[in-house]
Amino acid sequence: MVKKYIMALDQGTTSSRAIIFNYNGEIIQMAQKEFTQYYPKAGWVEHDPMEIWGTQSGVLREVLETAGIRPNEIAAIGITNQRETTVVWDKNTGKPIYNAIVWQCRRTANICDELKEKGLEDYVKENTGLVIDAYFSGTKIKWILDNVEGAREKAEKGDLLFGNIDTWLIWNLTRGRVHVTDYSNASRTMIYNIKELKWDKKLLDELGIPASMLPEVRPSSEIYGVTDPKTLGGAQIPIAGIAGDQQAALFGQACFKPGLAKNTYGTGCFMLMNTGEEVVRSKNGLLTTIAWGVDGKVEYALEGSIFVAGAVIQWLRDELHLIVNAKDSEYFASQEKDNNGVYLVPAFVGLGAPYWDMYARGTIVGLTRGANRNHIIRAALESIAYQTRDVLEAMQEDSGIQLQELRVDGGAVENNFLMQFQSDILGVPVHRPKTIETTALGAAYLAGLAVDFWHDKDEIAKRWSVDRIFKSEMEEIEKEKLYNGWKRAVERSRNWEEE
Ligand SMILES: Nc1ncnc2c1ncn2[C@@H]1O[C@H](COP(=O)(O)OP(=O)(O)O)[C@@H](O)[C@H]1O
Ligand SMILES: O=P(O)(O)OC[C@H](O)CO
Repeated sequence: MVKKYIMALDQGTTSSRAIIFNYNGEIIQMAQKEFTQYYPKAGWVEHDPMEIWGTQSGVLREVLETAGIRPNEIAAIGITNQRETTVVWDKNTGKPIYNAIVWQCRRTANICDELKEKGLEDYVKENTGLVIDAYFSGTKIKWILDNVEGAREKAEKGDLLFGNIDTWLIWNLTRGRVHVTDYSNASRTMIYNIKELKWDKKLLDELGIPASMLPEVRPSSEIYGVTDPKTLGGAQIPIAGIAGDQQAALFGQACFKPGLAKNTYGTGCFMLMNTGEEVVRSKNGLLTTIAWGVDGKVEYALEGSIFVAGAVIQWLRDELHLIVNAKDSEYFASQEKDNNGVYLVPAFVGLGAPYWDMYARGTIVGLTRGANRNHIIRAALESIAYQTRDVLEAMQEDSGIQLQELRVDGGAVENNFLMQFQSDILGVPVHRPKTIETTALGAAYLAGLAVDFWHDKDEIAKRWSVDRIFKSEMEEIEKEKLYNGWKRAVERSRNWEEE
């Protein structure tokens, strides 16, 4: 049987997707399913790991069926995932002992404050590349061990396993035979030493996390195991690629050379710049992260993580009912000639880069009697672009590189208003590629490289092609006036929540 396809499983914050790609990197078929978001308390966010596995395995089967493709025509599966989200399960039963604590969840802010009080900020930055924040997995694991009855004893006996979503999916796909992750995901846990490439003993001790819970950390492109025959009607497909979704998008955008950057507009917004084998330390609130381990070497990236981007559009739709579909936001925003002085800071779960304020909360400022629904919708879209500028400025400063182009992807880049405003407010051309499912494509490439479906990165880079370039059209004075208003609005949102 000729193996003609690669499948990517893209487990995102709001949906599970399975996509089949051909050799040209074109999408043959895609299946997608949304799943439940749980908000048990203000600032808390959870997912049900069984629902994640159920939707992911469901779309895996569905995409094969709709495409009329047999499992043994798939050369390999690549996994990409929402990062940091933490699952702890009992290795004897395979059942999670608590819901997945999602990357956006703020419940461990106080644990982070304690770590800061102990003076660990420099240590964490130096060794993990991260800032101390509730965003990352380490404090989420501690919370589960401290708060679920009997968890710590079980963990100490070696009965519990931890994994981010990649690890959880692979554990289930292999029916408990394989407990692994890759460098890119490990670098988001705040317990992984990105220079020495091993779990950090001091931080594990500090958080009381037994090493026996942790997955083995492997390169991003190699065969980790095969799917259990019972999952896919007897087929045993190699699982051959893993990367956190933002690093996968960097790979899918063919940002293989130092200085190339992409920005992904999904639930949040994540700008990553390849820094090659060099570990660049940020002085401006960015993270240092592992991009991938491929071809026997580990490469790094600078990252600006924005917690709420497309999610602010979902909020307009689901909570304020100002729009029916995310797409409508483009139409309504374009009805107005400007924002009429209205700014919306979507700090619903605090602010990430470059502010790192766990206690910031959302705010709308500049309202007058003339402010209408369209202005609020427009302000929501504009907030995505302003947050990106905050991050781009930090990135240019840290890397000493002035970006010549910004490659974009993710669900919200379909919005032409947003893309044009983005280019205007950055003063940098925005390049939207033909395939905006770059995250899944990156995972497919990583898996394909491991099984020789594609042979090297040059072969991949040749496939990247642009759909549309948005060029900056705004006058300098206007741009700076608007951005200055944004900075003032951000100040109003900061340090709001009181513990
Ligand atoms: N046309 C659009 N304009 C603005 N936002 C959009 C548009 N289409 C989708 N979005 C937003 O993009 C996000 C979905 O993008 P996606 O890449 O699927 O996200 P994720 O991988 O985080 O689940 C949602 O938050 C949605 O509100
Ligand atoms: O699911 P996404 O695409 O919003 O990505 C989430 C990020 O990986 C969080 O760090």
